[in-house]
Amino acid sequence: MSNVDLMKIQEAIKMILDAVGEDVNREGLLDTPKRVAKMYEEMFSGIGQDPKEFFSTVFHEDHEELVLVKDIPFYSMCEHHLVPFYGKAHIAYIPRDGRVAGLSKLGRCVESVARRPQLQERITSTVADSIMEMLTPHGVYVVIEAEHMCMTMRGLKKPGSKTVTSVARGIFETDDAKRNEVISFIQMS
Ligand SMILES: Nc1nc2c(ncn2[C@@H]2O[C@H](COP(=O)(O)OP(=O)(O)OP(=O)(O)O)[C@@H](O)[C@H]2O)c(=O)[nH]1
Ligand SMILES: [Zn+2]
Repeated sequence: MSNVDLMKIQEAIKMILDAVGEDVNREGLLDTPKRVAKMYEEMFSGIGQDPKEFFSTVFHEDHEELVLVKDIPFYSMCEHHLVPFYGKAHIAYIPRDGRVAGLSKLGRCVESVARRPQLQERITSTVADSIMEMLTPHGVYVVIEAEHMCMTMRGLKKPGSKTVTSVARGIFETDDAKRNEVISFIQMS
């Protein structure tokens, strides 16, 4: 069940439109507060979710080598300006004791963490730490590349600039060759 107060968002959006000098009663804007409320309900649906819960079920498979799911698209909202930042997440881990996650759960974890007011660094570390805690793998390496609308459509105005963040846990913290293996797979088309 959603915790989002749709009526409150509608009121707030009406106030913002009014405050920027719009006529809230003109035809094109009549349903806008309702639409924005529904949109926020979707975009902030991760609030209150525990991203670790996607890993509460594990499979047992005798694979203690690299697993990489790359190019997972995500959309999030910059917590400073409430405008989108979006890009791709790449998640690598090396299972231990046969504890592997369903592949889709990696993407579900990213989506849950992204759908709340966020920082790119925090998405990266939260995903890595959730996997570390729940799967206790040999290591996790998460790389996220994103474009921040707050740096492209306003402020600095540098369209095309990309921010890359990475978090290494476990074996990836010390093993350069393992990190480089992941990076070369990420770069492969
Ligand atoms: N570290 C980090 N910073 C972010 C992220 N998203 C946006 N920011 C930055 O957050 C900062 C907020 O800076 P402030 O000086 O408080 O806000 P501002 O005056 O609107 O900043 P400008 O964007 O420089 O105009 C800006 O430098 C943004 O680029 C993120 O995911 N991680
Ligand atoms: Zn921002």
